[in-house]
This record gives sequence, C-alpha cells and structure tokens, in this order.
Amino acid sequence: MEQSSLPYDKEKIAILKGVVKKYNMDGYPLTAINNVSCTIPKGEITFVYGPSGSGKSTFLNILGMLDKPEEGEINILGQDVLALNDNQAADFRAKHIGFIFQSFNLLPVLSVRENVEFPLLHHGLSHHERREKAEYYLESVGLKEYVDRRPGAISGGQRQRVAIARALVTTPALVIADEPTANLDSSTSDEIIQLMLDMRSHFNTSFVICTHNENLLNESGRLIHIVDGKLQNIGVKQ
Ligand SMILES: Nc1ncnc2c1ncn2[C@@H]1O[C@H](COP(=O)(O)OP(=O)(O)OP(=O)(O)O)[C@@H](O)[C@H]1O
Repeated sequence: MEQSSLPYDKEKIAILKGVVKKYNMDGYPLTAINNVSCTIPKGEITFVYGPSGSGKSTFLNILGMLDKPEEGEINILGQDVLALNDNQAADFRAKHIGFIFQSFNLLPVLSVRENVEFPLLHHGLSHHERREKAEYYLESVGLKEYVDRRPGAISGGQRQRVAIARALVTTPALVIADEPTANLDSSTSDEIIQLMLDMRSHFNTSFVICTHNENLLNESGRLIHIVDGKLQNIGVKQ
C-alpha cells in the first residue's frame, strides 16, 4: 500500500488536505465540500456543526471512507486512504472506523448481542470470543440484562446504546457519529452524550460527532464549524 505524502503524526488520527466533494444537482455541479483541510486529534471528541445542508454529513462520509472526494488528500493512521482499492478500503474501514447513525441501523431480526457480534464476523475470532467481546461492550454501555432481546423490544435510547457498543466492539481508532441524538428525547440524549464521553475516556477512542445538540457543543472538545461546504474555524472548547 502507498504511503501518504502528508506527514504521519501519531497524535493525529486523520489529516485532510484540500478536500473537495461535488455532487450533480439536476445537471448542475454542487460543491458540497470546498477545499477543506483539517486534522482530527487522537483520543478526543471533535464536534462538527453548522447549518442544515452545509456539508456536515458529506464531510463525515468522506472521513469515514464511505464516499470519495474528487480532490484532496486524506491520511488516516498514516495511510493514504484514497490510494486504496475498494476491497482494501473496506478492510481498512472495518478495522479502524466505527459508525453510529441517527436511526441506529440495527438489524431487527438479530438479538442485541448478535447485532454487536456482527462487525466481528470477519475478524478471525471464534464464536465464543465474539460472544465474550459483545457481552463486554454491552455491559459497558449498561445493557447486560438486554442481550437476548431484539432491537424492537428495547427503547430508542437503549438502541443507541447497542449501536455504540457495536461501533466500539472492533476497538476502532475512530468512531464517527452523525446526529446520534437526533431521534431521542432530551433526557435520553443527555444520557447518550454522557455515555459517549465515558467511552472516550475509558477506551481512549477518538470520536467525530456531527450535531445540532447544544448540550454536546457545550462539552469540552474540538469544534469544527462548516458553512456552505467550507471550514469556518476550528476551535477547542475547554
Ligand atoms: N447524494 C447527493 N446528491 C446530490 N446532492 C447531495 C447529495 N448528498 C448531499 N447533497 C447536497 O450536498 C449539500 C451538503 O449536504 P449534507 O447532507 O452534507 O449537509 P448537512 O450539513 O449534513 O445537512 P443536514 O444538517 O441537513 O443533515 C446539500 O446541498 C445537499 O443537498
């Protein structure tokens, strides 16, 4: 695999330089991400915020290697990820990146435990090892008693806890969360926010969270503000 031309810095999970992503909007080009350069620090929470349609999800999809930009460089953990072919990119993503979505995206026919075991299927573990790991992470998000239930038989907040356990079970360096509290009431949102903060300290995972939730933006962490596809500023909230 090719090494990135961007300098490798072990304190940074990701380095983006000059990233441009365009969409075709009814025959017209729309620049959703416009020359974005930034770094994602290790072991911290970075909050991405900005108006609706400003390019936050596009930014997360590119950072999470779900989508490719037309221009720019992206280095994740020292790897030039744009140089990877589709299979290599899928392997890299499965190993290093976890995702949390606003709509939870759990598989309804699987139990809570099986949902969390699922990302481990291609990690060369025995059934027993997968089960042990899944139960460890489910216990860490407070769902020990619910492992045999189906997602349809637990609350929205509990579903998001399952999704957090599923994102963490592969011990990824980076967890990307797109509006993780948008479908939750405010007190459940607060619990989920607290849980992600606890998980960050406990597992030293780097989180990048896109949010409109002001409670999240008041937490300490890095802030990336995107307006019209451009980075407005990068700040540190103490
Ligand atoms: N698949 C697509 N095809 C065409 N245009 C798209 C596509 N995805 C996003 N866009 C456009 O790109 C721009 C950025 O969209 P994006 O979803 O990244 O914004 P956002 O900040 O996440 O918005 P929101 O806060 O409403 O979720 C918008 O103008 C959107 O309409």
